[in-house]
Amino acid sequence: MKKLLTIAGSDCSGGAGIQADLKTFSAYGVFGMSVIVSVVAENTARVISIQNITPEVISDQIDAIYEDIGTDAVKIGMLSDHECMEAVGYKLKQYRPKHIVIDPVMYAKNGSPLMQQDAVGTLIRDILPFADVLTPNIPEAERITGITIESIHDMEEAAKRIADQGVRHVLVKGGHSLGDEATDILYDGQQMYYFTEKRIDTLNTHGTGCTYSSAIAAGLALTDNLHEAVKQAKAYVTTAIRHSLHIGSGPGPTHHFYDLYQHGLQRSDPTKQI
Ligand SMILES: Nc1ncnc2c1ncn2[C@@H]1O[C@H](COP(=O)(O)OP(=O)(O)OP(=O)(O)O)[C@@H](O)[C@H]1O
Ligand SMILES: Cc1ncc(COP(=O)(O)O)c(N)n1
Repeated sequence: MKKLLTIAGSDCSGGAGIQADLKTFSAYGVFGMSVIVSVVAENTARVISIQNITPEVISDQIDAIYEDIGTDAVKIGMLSDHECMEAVGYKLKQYRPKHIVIDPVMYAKNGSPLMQQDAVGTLIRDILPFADVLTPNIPEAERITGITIESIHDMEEAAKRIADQGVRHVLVKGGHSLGDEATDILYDGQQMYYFTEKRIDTLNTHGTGCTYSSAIAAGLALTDNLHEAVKQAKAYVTTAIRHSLHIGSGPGPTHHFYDLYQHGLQRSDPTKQI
């Protein structure tokens, strides 16, 4: 059984954050664990408050995982301020986990900020270098690079600039672009690869980025192959959006109900021991 860890924020409404990550891990048939960095009182429409967990307790949670169980891959989501980033960065350096997927969460789908504005420098300096794959959406790629993204060519340029900052693989997600297709661009420092699906006509995309990055992490643990992991994760997130729920007054959540086997996706055998 592969062991997956998410280090992220808790979304009490269940659509994004730790909750989306654990649902994705279950659908992939892997064992999910979580380090909660912030407790976010949020729903589909708004963020009411954010309580960051202290750096000591963030560190203790990470120690608790590595002194006892360990991981086959790690997904990192919302890190809201310098202190959270420093605590997580310090522990990543100590434990050097295999397969780190980082989703540089900055805003919720409803526009509420989830990362302090002045923490982006710390994110770039202390966290991004640990990424085997970084998965910015278009606004996040714009914030990290300072360029405006209005086309596939701009997405490619942003991916190159982020790779120049020392990130091994950059996956710029096209969910926020316009047009009939949702294209994501993967850059490995040499070549661009394109992952495209038809855009689904829905407002219910709360948690898509969390779902996608967790699926990539699970796929990496299962296959050891980034291209295969992204291909499967793209199919997974597209199906989760297709079956998204019209609940709440804002963007509704992705849904993880289905059996991956039925969709031809790889799932680990839950009866097999490590
Ligand atoms: N309407 C849609 N139809 C099909 N695919 C979509 C749609 N919206 C987003 N996607 C896909 O979902 C994945 C997540 O991309 P997106 O840009 O939405 O991430 P995100 O903004 O970081 O998500 P979040 O805000 O939930 O963290 C990508 O593969 C993207 O192409
Ligand atoms: C705790 C937490 N982490 C991440 C997101 C981003 O997801 P979305 O942009 O879909 O709201 C979120 N809303 N809450």
